[in-house]
Amino acid sequence: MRDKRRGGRSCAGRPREDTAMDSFQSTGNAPLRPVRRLLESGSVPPPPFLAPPLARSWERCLKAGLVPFARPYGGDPLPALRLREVVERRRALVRQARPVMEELYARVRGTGSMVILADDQGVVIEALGDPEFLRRAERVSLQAGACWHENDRGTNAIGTALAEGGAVVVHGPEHFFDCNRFLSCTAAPVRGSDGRVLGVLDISGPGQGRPPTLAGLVETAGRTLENALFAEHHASAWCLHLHPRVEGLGRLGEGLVAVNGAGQIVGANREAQALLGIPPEALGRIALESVLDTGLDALKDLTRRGGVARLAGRDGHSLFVQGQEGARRRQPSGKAVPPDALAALDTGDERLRLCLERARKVMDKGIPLLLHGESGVGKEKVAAAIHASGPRRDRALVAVNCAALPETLIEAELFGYAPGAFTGARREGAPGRLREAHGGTLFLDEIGDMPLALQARLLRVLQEREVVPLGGGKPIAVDFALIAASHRSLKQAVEQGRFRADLYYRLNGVTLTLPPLRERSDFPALVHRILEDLAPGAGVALEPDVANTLARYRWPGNLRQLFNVLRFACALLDPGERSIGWAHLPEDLIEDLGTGPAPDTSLRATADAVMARTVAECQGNLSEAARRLGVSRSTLYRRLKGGRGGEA
Ligand SMILES: Nc1ncnc2c1ncn2[C@@H]1O[C@H](COP(=O)(O)OP(=O)(O)OP(=O)(O)O)[C@@H](O)[C@H]1O
Repeated sequence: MRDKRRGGRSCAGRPREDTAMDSFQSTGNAPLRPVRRLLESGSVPPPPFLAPPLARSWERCLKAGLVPFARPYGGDPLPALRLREVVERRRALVRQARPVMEELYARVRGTGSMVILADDQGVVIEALGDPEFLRRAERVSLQAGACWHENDRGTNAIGTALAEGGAVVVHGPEHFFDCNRFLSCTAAPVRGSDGRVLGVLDISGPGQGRPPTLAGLVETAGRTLENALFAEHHASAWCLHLHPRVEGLGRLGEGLVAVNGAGQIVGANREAQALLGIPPEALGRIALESVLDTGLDALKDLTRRGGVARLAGRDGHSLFVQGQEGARRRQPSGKAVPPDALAALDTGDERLRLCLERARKVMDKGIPLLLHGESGVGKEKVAAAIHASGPRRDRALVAVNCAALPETLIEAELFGYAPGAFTGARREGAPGRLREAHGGTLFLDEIGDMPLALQARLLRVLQEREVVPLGGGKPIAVDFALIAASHRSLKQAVEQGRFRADLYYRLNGVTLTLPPLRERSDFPALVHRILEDLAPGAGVALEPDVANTLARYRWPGNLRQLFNVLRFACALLDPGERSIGWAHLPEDLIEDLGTGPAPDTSLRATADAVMARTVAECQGNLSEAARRLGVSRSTLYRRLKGGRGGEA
C-alpha cells in the first residue's frame, strides 16, 4: 500500500523553476501567500480564494494524503513497450488527435508551450511543442508515458479535468505540488459519442501571467476531435446534422446523430444530446421518430435531395436538419488535393496577401464577406478563389451581377418564382439564383446597384435563411456562404440613403479592400504569372523598358486592362517570338501612355524614336533592326507602315 502522506521526498533539492508564485492570484483575486500557507497547514481556502473545481481538487489531494511541498508520487514514465500498448488501445483517438494537436500548437507557437494528449487514466500519450519547454516539462515528468492522474500528481489540468469531467485551467501555484508551479495548464476532456471520456487535450506552458483565452481554444479543439471521432466511428451509419439555425449547420456547434438501418439512434454528440434531450445511456435503444418529427425513410429521402429540412423537435422547437449517407463520408483514399486557388492569386503584394489571408481565415466560419475595390481589380476572381479553396468547393458558386439585370427581372432571377407567377414566366416556375446557391456560395456582384425594394427582400432572406418565391408558395430553407462585391463605397451609399444600413451591416461581416493595380508592388511577378497562363512554358516576357514603363502606368482598368493588353501582345507575337516590345502593345494603350498623366515621358514618342534610331543604325536593314529591337521583321514592318515607329 502507498504511504498515506505520499511523496515524502522534498522538492527542495531541485532547481526552483520560477517565481510565478509571487504573482499568483486565484479566481477571487486573493493574494497567493496566505492561500498557499493554508494549504501547507492542511486546509483548503474557501471560494472565492480558489475556483471551486480547484478547491475540490485540493480537498481530494489532502484527503489522499498528498503533501504540497513533497515530490509527487507519479513514478517513472511507462517503458516504450507499455506506452505502445496504451497508444494501441486508443488508436482512433491518437490518429484523429494528431492533426488537431498540430493545429492547436500552430495557434500557440511562439509562446513556449506544449500540446498534450492523455488517455482516460491521465497517461500522457503524445506531446509536441517548444523543444526548450519540453525539456523543462520533462524535469517534472510531464512527458509521454507519465501518468498525471490527480491521485499521483495532485491538482493538475489533465488529472483535474478527468476528475471533474470538464475543462479546467490550473495556473502556477494552483497546482497542488510546489514543484509544478512553473506550469500553466489548460485541459479539456474528450468524449466519445456515448458520453464516455476517452482522453484529455491539454496545453501547458510557462506560468508567467495567466493565459486568458486558452480554455476556449482547448475546448474547441476537443469538440473538433470529438466530431472527427464521431464521423469515423459512425462512418457507415446514416448521419443527421442539426442546429436551431440553418447557418449553424456544418459548424462546430452542430448536433450530430448517427442512425442505424433499423432507425435507432446509435450515436449523438454532446450538442445533439442536448438539443434532442437524449441521455447517453439511451443511445442504441431510442428510435429517431421518438425525438424528431421524422423517420429513417424521410431522412434517406432528404439526403438524396441534398436539402435542408425544418423539423420539430420533441419539445416543439424547430431544428434545421441535413442528412448524410454514411458511405459518402468516407474519404476516398488517394483523393487529389485541390489546388489552392487563393494561394495562386498571391504574387507578392503585401496588401493583397493580407486580404487573401483574412479571406482564408473567415471563409468557413459563416461570416459574410464584402469585397471592395475599383472595377477590374479582380473581385470576382478572388470570390471564385475563396469558394474554390473553401469547404463548399464541391457545391455551386452562383454569381449574380446586380447591375447587369433590369430591376424588373432581378427579383425573379434572385428569388425564383412559382408556376405562372407573371406573364412571360416559365410554366414550371424557376428556383431562383439564391436556391441554386444552396450548399455553395452566392456571389452578389455590384451589390451597391441593387434597387432599395430588393434590398429589403434580400435582407429578409439573409435573416431568415429562407426564400419565398415570387407568386407565393412555402418558404424554402437556404444555406449558402455569401460574398458581396462593390466598386463603390457602400458606406457612402448608406449615408446618401441609396443603400439600407441594416443590409450593409448584414453583408459586412468582413470587408476586404483589394488594391488597385497601380498601388501593387508585385507588377513584374503578376505579369510573369499572367504570361505563363497565356502562353504556358513559352518564356514570353516584356522587354525591360516596356516593363519599366508599364509598371509606372496608372492602369485605370486594373487587372482586366492588364490582362487584355498582355493577351493582345501575345496574339501579335510571331511563332518563336518571346519578347513583348512596343510594337506588340495595343494602339489605345500607346496613345494613353503618350497622353496620360502617369508616364514621365511620351511612350509613343519614345517607341517611335527608338525604332527610327535602330533602323537608321542598321542602315535600313529591317531584319537587323528587328533583331536588335526584339521584335519580328513583320511586326516592325507593320508598325513602320502604319506610321508608328518613326520613318525608316
Ligand atoms: N489575378 C488575376 N490574374 C489574371 N487576370 C486577372 C486576375 N484578376 C483579374 N483578372 C482579369 O481581370 C478581369 C476582371 O476581373 P474581375 O471580374 O474579377 O474584376 P472585378 O473587380 O470583379 O471587376 P468589376 O468590378 O468590373 O466587376 C478578369 O476577367 C481577368 O481577365
